[in-house]
Amino acid sequence: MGSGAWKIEKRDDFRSETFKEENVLENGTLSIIVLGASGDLAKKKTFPALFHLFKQGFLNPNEVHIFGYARTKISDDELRSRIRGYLIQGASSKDLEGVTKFLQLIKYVSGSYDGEEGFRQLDKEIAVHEDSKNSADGSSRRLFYLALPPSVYPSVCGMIKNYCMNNSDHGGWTRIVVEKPFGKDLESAEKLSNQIGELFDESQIYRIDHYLGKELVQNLLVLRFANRFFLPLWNRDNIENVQIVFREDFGTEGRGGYFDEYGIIRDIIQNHLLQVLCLVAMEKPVSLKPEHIRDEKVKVLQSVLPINDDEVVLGQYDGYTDDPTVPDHSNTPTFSTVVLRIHNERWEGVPFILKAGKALNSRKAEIRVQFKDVPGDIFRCKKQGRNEFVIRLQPSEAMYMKLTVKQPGLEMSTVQSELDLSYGQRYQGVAIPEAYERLILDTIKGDQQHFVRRDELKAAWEIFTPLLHRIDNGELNPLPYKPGSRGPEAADALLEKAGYVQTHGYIWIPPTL
Ligand SMILES: NC(=O)C1=CN([C@@H]2O[C@H](COP(=O)(O)OP(=O)(O)OC[C@H]3O[C@@H](n4cnc5c(N)ncnc54)[C@H](OP(=O)(O)O)[C@@H]3O)[C@@H](O)[C@H]2O)C=CC1
Ligand SMILES: O=C1O[C@H](COP(=O)(O)O)[C@@H](O)[C@H](O)[C@H]1O
Repeated sequence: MGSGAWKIEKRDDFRSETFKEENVLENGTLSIIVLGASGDLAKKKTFPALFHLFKQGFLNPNEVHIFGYARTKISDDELRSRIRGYLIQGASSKDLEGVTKFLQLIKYVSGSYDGEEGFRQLDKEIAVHEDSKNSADGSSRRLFYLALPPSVYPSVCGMIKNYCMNNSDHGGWTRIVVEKPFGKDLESAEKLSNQIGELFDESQIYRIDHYLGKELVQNLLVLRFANRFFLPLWNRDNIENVQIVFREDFGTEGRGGYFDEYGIIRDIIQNHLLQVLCLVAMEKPVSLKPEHIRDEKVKVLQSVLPINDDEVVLGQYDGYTDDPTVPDHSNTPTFSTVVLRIHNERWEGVPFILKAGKALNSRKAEIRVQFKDVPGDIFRCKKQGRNEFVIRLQPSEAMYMKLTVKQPGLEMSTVQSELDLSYGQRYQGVAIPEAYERLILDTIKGDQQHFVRRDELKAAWEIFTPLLHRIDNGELNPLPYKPGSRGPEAADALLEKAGYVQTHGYIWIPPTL
């Protein structure tokens, strides 16, 4: 079969069997309310994701209405024109028609985050939409997306609970989506969870971590548990170390004020990279039910040992404090490498090296599993490097396996090569959905598999809180690094100390079409 004939299983069919939530009415009006509609996330991610869902027919214009809510006083049309630019990027003329139709579904309500007036008005607008669109037996589904700073989550959730819940006479549901960072440390996260937990059931709360919506992150369980050859290899007997890496080639760019309060560990490592670690390291779940998967993730997190300061490198790029919203003497790290150790039968002794940095020399996110040296190596191929299995999350999704082969030709010598599954080449013409697109669709379907459960969040903060407090107290300070570099040299030294052996003279070159 040629590669063009490859068959992609339709997502809908696959999911309906496995994940269908019981007793959920899926017909009737759907109101999606984006709170913080004037902000950065809303315009760059939330509205574009909603547009893509609309374009693909997942949001039925006869049922759906979208509401923007924020304090900024703007009209419906002003909000629409703010968003438009982000929807038309790369759009065809047919898409442009779609953009106009989509924008007409959006209405804007202005109000504060802690006063009832705005929320009463919002409820009224939603009810008007529901009354005009719903048939007698239709349900009322209300999805509140909090694209807001976490400081206002408690008051906003209180307002939703008091004034904007779906009308129970109509059936349906009310769900809320909250963004990361969920708190700043264990104590503040627990406080936030208690405040929201008093208002909503866990089944109504969707803690979004958009890395869980990335194609190759979603592929991890399939890869690990549907392939016989990984089963016996995926453990301390065969794997020497695992790296999970996030690199960005730009700095904080206008988000310095936000970033300085959080730093790279809270922004990327404690959530995105730790979630990836869970999927790499967890045991096989009983089934694909969200609770079974999340139970296993919690177990891995609870097995992580306290972080040793000798296994941490922090960095801050030169020029970071030039941003007027960043204090001159900030010691917030914009780079960090942290080694985590999992104390269980499968992973004892295997370092999980989490690395994240801004203003580095490239933009890339990947998982790199390095295998142990071959015992009794008759080819003396250590010089060729170790086997590695690399999962590139972005850009250009790919998986490749670095392995040693005979150098083609008359001589018996070895060379490092790779088995390569580059998605752009293998799945030509298949559009890979944006993470936010999938995750918002999951919230509408009531599938919590790819969202962070409360106990998962708690376990994640338990791992990082002591280290974060030491940094906040100035006990650990970042090393300077040049923008556009690999980060502080000490990070490479730590990698080596943790047992990673770099293969010299070999670079994987992604195939071009
Ligand atoms: N931007 C991004 O790329 C990402 C953001 N996130 C998370 O998403 C959430 C929103 O992020 P983002 O859109 O960047 O944030 P913004 O700073 O753009 O804030 C969103 C909106 O919230 C309101 N707002 C801002 N500050 C305050 C405040 N102190 N008190 C009350 N309201 C305020 C403003 O609306 P108005 O004044 O009109 O009411 C603003 O337009 C955050 O939790 C963030 O961590 C997560 C991943 C990526
Ligand atoms: O959550 C965040 O993620 C982005 C990176 O997301 P990606 O999908 O482009 O990898 C990061 O820039 C931002 O600082 C952080 O808050």
